[in-house]
Amino acid sequence: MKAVHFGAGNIGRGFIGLLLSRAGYEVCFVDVNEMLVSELQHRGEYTVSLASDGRETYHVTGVTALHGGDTDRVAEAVAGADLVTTAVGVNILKHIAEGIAKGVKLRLQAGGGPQHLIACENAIGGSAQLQAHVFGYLSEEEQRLAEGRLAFPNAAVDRIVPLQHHEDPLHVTVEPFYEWVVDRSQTIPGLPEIPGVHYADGLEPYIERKLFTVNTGHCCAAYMGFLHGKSTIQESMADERIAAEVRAVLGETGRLLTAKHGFDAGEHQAYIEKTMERFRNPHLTDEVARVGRSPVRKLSPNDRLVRPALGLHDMDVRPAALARAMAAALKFRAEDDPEVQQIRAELEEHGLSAAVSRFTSLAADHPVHAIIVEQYEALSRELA
Ligand SMILES: NC(=O)c1ccc[n+]([C@@H]2O[C@H](COP(=O)([O-])OP(=O)(O)OC[C@H]3O[C@@H](n4cnc5c(N)ncnc54)[C@H](O)[C@@H]3O)[C@@H](O)[C@H]2O)c1
Ligand SMILES: O=P(O)(O)OC[C@@H](O)[C@@H](O)[C@H](O)[C@H](O)CO
Repeated sequence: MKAVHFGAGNIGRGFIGLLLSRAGYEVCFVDVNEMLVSELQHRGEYTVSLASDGRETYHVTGVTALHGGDTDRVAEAVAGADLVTTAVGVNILKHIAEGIAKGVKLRLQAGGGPQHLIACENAIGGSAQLQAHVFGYLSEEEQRLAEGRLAFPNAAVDRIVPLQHHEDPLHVTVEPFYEWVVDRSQTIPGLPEIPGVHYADGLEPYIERKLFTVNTGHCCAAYMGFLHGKSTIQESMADERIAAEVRAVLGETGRLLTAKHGFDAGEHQAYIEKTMERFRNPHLTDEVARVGRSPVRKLSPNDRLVRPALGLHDMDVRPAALARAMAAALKFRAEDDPEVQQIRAELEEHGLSAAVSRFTSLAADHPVHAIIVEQYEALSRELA
């Protein structure tokens, strides 16, 4: 069995590549980082260790890599793969779609068997987005041929993998916890079950629970942590004021998730507690800059802050803690993050109300817009 995985970064090596390799796939990574590609090509293996007392280590062997710019070889690899996965960042999917489409065309022409393509990104409908980008490069005839032969099941992936600072550039330290859920109803016959993956009929409860708990809480810890001078999530969570902010947003999203998906309140509370413990993992050093990265994406209407806030608003619940986290996102600063610079420029040139509208897509007369502005002003007073 062959798999091509786009993105040999932290989650690519530390989670997806590890599980696929253990499931018996020959994994070929595709990346644009020349050093990673060349190390993977020359060594064909790497190690993953768990951030826990035991520090268990896994050796991942039999892997290789291609540079994303080597489009012919990437297309050939995609054409020969039973499974194509991605962990590049949801906004990068459009850039890898053409290469994937080239491979898909070759496979369709050759009458190849069923192929699954799974985006393992933090986004709702990640694989559907990948499909839309890939289909943009296929003719109507090719799209018809693809029916029943290509599937893009949506997925939710959860494992905290911080930025790595090892001497060995391929080594990756990951938290012990992991969850990978694939929408079984969107698969076609021919996908061997991957040990460690949970298959569910309908992904929405899983992706919303993950994104609106782990990722909402995480970015709240990062943005509030930044405003209080913290540089890691572990330092942020050790500050009771910040832990209380995280608990408040997770109380709000929990209210939405239990009402919308019928989760048992006690079980959901246990999920929240476990998530907060994961953030505190003393064996990890997870930088606020990584967790808060790309605030424009995180403030977008279908992501971890605005979407649950609008869900609560529809239930006549005021999303004050979520609006406060959004206000903190607008105040987040990180030198080398272009999305931070975009927010700063919008605030300077057009002011707060315009920035809120632009990044959240909420009109100035939307009630949630007013709560964000109110929370921004409250935060400014508190921090003065
Ligand atoms: N790190 C985590 O804790 C975690 C957990 C769950 C999900 N995710 C999601 O996984 C995705 C990747 O996150 P990450 O933390 O591994 O990031 P990362 O930056 O460590 O890895 C991304 C990799 O993609 C590569 N890349 C960028 N453009 C590319 C292109 N055009 N073609 C091929 N490769 C390209 C980069 O060089 C990098 O190696 C994101 O969507 C993230 O939200 C991350
Ligand atoms: O990857 P992002 O930028 O969407 O979010 C940052 C972190 O919250 C995220 O990477 C988590 O560590 C991960 O989603 C845990 O499963």
